[in-house]
Amino acid sequence: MTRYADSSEVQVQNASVVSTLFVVAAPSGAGKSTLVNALLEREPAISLSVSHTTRPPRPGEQYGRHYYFVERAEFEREVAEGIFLEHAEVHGNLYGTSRDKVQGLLAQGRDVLLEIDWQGAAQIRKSKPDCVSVFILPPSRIELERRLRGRGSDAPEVIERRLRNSRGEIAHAHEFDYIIVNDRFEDALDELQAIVRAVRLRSSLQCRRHEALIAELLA
Ligand SMILES: Nc1nc2c(ncn2[C@@H]2O[C@H](COP(=O)(O)OP(=O)(O)O)[C@@H](O)[C@H]2O)c(=O)[nH]1
Ligand SMILES: Nc1ncnc2c1ncn2[C@@H]1O[C@H](COP(=O)(O)OP(=O)(O)O)[C@@H](O)[C@H]1O
Repeated sequence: MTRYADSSEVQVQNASVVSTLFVVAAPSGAGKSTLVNALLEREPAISLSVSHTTRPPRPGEQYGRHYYFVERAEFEREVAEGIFLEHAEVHGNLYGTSRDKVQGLLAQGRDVLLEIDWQGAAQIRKSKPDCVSVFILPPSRIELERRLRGRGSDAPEVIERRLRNSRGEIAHAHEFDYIIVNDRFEDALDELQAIVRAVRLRSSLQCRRHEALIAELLA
């Protein structure tokens, strides 16, 4: 059985399939995307879920790679159709995670990572209580602002809004299983990878992975 063998949602194909849903959140500019991309290079067995959003693409962002960019009316239709595992309004734009894609990957035994905000994380915790959630903090407010401005991807008013909203986001950090301070990048990346590896070694997962060996050793 997978840990997500909620029979209404997942077709369980293989009794030895075991997968983990990771959730990573942070205030805008804390370095979440940079950290997640570097983690995926080190841990290619993790699949990143590509979200749907009504936010306009930034220069260089590609449809289907960074996001599925859609109009608000289409997004609202998709909400009504129930295609999202979670969805939320963040900084004035709508964002959502496709239920089918995530369920499909988990059912195949893939670990899946969602890069979403705290509101989405709260929804995921309700439907997938076994998820593992990580909140990324910047080392200071000054550094957060420096990174947001230095990234050069957003208009000044968009940056101001994200900075204003960061307090409300950081107030939810304690709801997460782990908190990482992204000060020195390599240290933060090592910590994120350590969390992934520790989760994989959890005894509940290992028991399922090694069910046959344990049975043989007990026989
Ligand atoms: N709830 C939810 N939040 C999302 C999703 N995709 C992205 N976000 C969050 O929306 C916020 C804004 O993302 P984005 O516009 O890419 O800006 P950035 O965080 O500054 O790079 C971030 O907190 C993202 O984690 C999603 O599918 N669901
Ligand atoms: N540890 C770090 N030290 C200095 N700059 C960083 C660090 N981590 C990320 N950055 C930079 O900060 C900016 C924001 O990072 P990004 O990953 O886009 O943030 P987020 O996805 O949280 O909005 C980027 O220019 C990135 O290169």
